[in-house]
Amino acid sequence: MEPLVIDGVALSSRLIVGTGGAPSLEVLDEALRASGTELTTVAVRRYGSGAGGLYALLRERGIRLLPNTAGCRTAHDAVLTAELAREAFGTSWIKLEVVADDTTLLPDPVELLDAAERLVAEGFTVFAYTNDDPVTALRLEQLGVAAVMPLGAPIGTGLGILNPHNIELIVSRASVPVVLDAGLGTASEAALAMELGCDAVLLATAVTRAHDPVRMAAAFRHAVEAGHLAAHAGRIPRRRHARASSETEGMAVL
Ligand SMILES: CC(=O)[C@@H](O)[C@H](O)COP(=O)(O)O
Repeated sequence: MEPLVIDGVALSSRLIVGTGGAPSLEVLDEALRASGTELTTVAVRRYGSGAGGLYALLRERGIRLLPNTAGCRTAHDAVLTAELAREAFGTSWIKLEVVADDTTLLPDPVELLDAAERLVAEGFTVFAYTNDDPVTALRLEQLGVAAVMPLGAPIGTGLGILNPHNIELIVSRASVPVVLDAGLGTASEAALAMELGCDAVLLATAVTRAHDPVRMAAAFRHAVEAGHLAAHAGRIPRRRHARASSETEGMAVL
């Protein structure tokens, strides 16, 4: 696979893995290795100061950290969290997540756009988690985010990609990388995301809460690679009627 380049950084894996929900640090370590990921999100507000082991592990494995503003409900909170993360981790990369409520965990587009504008102005490289709405995705891009990250389904639901048409529409108009983020349940859905034209996939729950996180992480790694290959291999058009796979012209008549 050709690398995914964001903000001048080349990532050879197109799978971004979140760390939330893993049963132990040991399992998480194995799963991250099986996934082949080079970029991992960490929810700054949820981990707080008890995350020393996790940060050490990521450093040891050479996995880049993408701090996440998970848990923020307002642009004000998200900007503050991003500023703290930049201070603490020495990175201006931020996954911007501003959700409307705890029941749906759906992005609040008003607060999200406000936060994105402020963070871009402050020099952050913003990875914006958003609804699967092509209009919001375009607005985020116009504000200068580095990547738009439409959801497949609400966080943690495992429902897969609820609106493939919208994802395709977002991809077709985007000139920044599109990362399918959240809601996936199993590997084939990651392959579909890539086949729809996404540049990468971000997930947490499907791996960290799987019966066998390590095996599932490996499955997602292969699925993302397969989907990316397929997306660039030129799919055959869908046909209404059957067509023999071998041509009949010149065939001997018996
Ligand atoms: C890891 C992370 O950043 C999550 O907030 C993300 O949205 C993942 O969602 P799933 O847990 O549904 O994969």
